[in-house]
Amino acid sequence: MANTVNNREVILDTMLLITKEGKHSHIALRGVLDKYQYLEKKERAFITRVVNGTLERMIELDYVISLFINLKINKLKPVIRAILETGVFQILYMDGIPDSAVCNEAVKLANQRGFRNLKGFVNGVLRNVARKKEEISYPNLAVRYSLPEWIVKMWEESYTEQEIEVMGAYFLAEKPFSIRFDPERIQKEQLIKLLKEEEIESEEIPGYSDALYLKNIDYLGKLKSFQEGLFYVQDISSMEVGRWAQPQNGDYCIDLCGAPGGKTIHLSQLLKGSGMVDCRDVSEYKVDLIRENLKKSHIDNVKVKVFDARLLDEDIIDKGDIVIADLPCSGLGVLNRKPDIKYHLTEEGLVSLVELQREILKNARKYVKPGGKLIYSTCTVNKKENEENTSWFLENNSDFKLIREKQRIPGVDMGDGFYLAQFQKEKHDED
Ligand SMILES: C[S@@+](CC[C@H](N)C(=O)[O-])C[C@H]1O[C@@H](n2cnc3c(N)ncnc32)[C@H](O)[C@@H]1O
Repeated sequence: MANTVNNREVILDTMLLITKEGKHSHIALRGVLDKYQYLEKKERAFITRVVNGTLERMIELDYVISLFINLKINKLKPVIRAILETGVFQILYMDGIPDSAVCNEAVKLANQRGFRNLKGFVNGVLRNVARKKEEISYPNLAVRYSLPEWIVKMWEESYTEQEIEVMGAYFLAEKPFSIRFDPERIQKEQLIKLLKEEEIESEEIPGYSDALYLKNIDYLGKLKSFQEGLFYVQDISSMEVGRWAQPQNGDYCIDLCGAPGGKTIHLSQLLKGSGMVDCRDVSEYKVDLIRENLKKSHIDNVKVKVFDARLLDEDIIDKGDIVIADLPCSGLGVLNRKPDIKYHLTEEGLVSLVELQREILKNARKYVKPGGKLIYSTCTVNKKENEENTSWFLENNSDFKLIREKQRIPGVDMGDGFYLAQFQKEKHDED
């Protein structure tokens, strides 16, 4: 198909979808890449890089823009603001594009979108940024790493400035892309060979014999190996849940918040077709996602259903050998994958998440059979949702003991920021 698409228009529309209409960035971007599958790999990579980069660095970009304008950034028209943000991102972080080209394209775009009268303004701001970029300095960690100030303040209560810098830098750096496969279904060497035939380079991950890093991924959906479910995209940190759980042959595992199915699939594969994973999530839509992934992965020792984990299910009390509570959380460990999370979160939102987590944990504990395991996990870095929930749990459940807990710090530990706590329910004397 002839390329009649202007990449910068696609970028602008995607940005507006996210910033104005509130669409999640990864969903908006996936939709756009699905729609423009026929574009050259290079163009798709450009669109992805500018959208993700602009979102990741938006606080910094807005700060830079505000140095060169005489009004508050939020007084700018959304289209003009997005044109400036994406333009400043390219000027500061994409060396391959001449600054003059960035300015010219931005001016053209403003004109095309009906802002003829603002062409000079856009041109002036971008040319000034280009001219003075070496002189820009950042007033604090929040601006330097594009983190909302309240998040930095919250982390300052638990982490050193150096640790926050390491996390901030991790979220802005390019991350390796990890996948996990089932060695019972495909050998590692065989998968590496298949991927190579699909022009995907892979790299082994020390300590993870059933996982690989993939490089030069463009559009995962078109890989035959992916369509056939020969691997599942999973971050290293998330793989730890299955590794901690270590299900034994015949175990009954309960995954209370299971969509889209990553941990359930891992557990099911570790069970080697024996036992059962009872996987739930709160809506039909979410449960369909689980079903789709199970089908693709050729998994059949999983039972799936819609169930609100805030409610008590009398039928599974004391039944679970392993109960997984991989709960909804603030997601502060995955800001690299979902850069818009940080702009939607609020301090009040965090408080209600802790309440939700405790509500679910109150039921989760009841499903663990005496001697069984409960694994609580989140993909966040927030003591209130993590370590403090664990302390609260232990204070209120003397029949459980903490076997281990770990806060995985992004940039220090491998993979995303993630928290795990493993509890064991004590056995009754007669057991
Ligand atoms: C961190 S994600 C789970 C990821 C999943 N364990 C995996 O590995 O693919 C949290 C999930 O909790 C679900 N959830 C939120 N509130 C819930 C509730 N009240 N009951 C059950 N699931 C809920 C969300 O729909 C979301 O899919």
